[in-house]
Amino acid sequence: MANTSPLQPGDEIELEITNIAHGGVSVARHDGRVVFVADAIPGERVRARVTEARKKSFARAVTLEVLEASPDRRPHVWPEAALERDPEERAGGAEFGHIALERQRALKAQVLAESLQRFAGVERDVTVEAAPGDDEANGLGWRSRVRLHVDPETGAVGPYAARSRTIVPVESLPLAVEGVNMIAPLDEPMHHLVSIDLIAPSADDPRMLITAEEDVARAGENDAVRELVGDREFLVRAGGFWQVHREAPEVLFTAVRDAVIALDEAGRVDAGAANLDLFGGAGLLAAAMAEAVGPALKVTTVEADPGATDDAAENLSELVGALAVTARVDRYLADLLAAPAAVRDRFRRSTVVLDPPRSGAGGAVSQQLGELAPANIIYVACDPVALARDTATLLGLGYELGPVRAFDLFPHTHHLEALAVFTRV
Ligand SMILES: C[S@@+](CC[C@H](N)C(=O)[O-])C[C@H]1O[C@@H](n2cnc3c(N)ncnc32)[C@H](O)[C@@H]1O
Repeated sequence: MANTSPLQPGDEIELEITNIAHGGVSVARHDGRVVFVADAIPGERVRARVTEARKKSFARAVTLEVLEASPDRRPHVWPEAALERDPEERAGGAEFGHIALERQRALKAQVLAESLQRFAGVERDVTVEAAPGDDEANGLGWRSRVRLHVDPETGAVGPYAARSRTIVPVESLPLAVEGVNMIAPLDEPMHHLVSIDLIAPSADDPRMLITAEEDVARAGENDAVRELVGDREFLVRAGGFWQVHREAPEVLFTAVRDAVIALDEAGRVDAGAANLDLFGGAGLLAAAMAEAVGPALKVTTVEADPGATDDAAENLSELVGALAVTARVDRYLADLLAAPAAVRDRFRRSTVVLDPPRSGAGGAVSQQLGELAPANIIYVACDPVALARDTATLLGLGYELGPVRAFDLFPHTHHLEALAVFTRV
């Protein structure tokens, strides 16, 4: 299709940055068209290079020079991702690293509030809470899991660039915990590998999982590592899911526990009902539910990865009423909905925690949940737009949105974690 845009990739333009959008980019306008601009801050005036202009309605650009800086602009925390570099060679994964931490959190809060407003018609003021220790460390040293990629030609190891799959060699990983930095092979070429996962468990030695060109699996991915949450130990497969910020397991455990306690105090929790921890991983949030209501809790974790289910069974073995099931959540819920009414009725008093991957639970799962009609749904979300869309579905199915909390568990990136409590009216 012919490009009717007056803007072309490669054009350099001056832009007034007016707002923030989902995805870590700022918003400007040029000749009436929206431009999403990387590496800027709302309130700034920048010179930017157009990187994409195929669509009539919007274009994309990347900041080359700041003409009027925000008072919240800081030297980038990662030199290899800084503005001084060619945009093609800026490392990815720290797209807010040039912004003061407080302002990063304010921008994330704004994106969450605007998403809830736009997709679900809900007005909420949210504060994005810092994780313990992050302010003191300027938001550095938190990532306990990092994936690096290997350049097939040179063997160079590094993260992808911000806007491409080019591998950017780096001297350090400032967002990562010390254990990850200790073992990161940043200056050795690693021929014949595809990627390297660096893992620094809180109660075990750091380790490296390598994926070779011919491999499907990563060496060592099924080794168990130990993670501590408070004084509770969890076994987790090295290659399985675990919350990435060193404080995230404790922050989310506590937030879910407190949300369940508040629901319990309102008389809405039934420990003996068919409670669920959906997308349950190694059972972290089922354990939080049990901490709130006691070891008699009846709860089933549902998780697609069989290794994680095995870990959940082990981690929840002290709870006699806990069951870990390997299933896709949508199929599991479809089976429940097809069950006789007497079985389905057991869910009307239950509390469901769900913590889906970034794509969110999705309309189908939210719809199924609405039909199952549990008393309470505690939704842990790492994508504000997915949460807002699923909120709209749940509100339409007879739920009320209670407290919404948000946590800065990904400093120097645009990501945030949110927790929303829904109660059946
Ligand atoms: C964000 S993690 C949450 C894990 C756990 N709640 C925790 O905090 O450690 C999402 C989990 O959902 C699992 N998952 C992804 N898609 C799934 C699906 N369709 N059905 C069941 N589990 C799924 C992933 O394997 C992963 O363990």
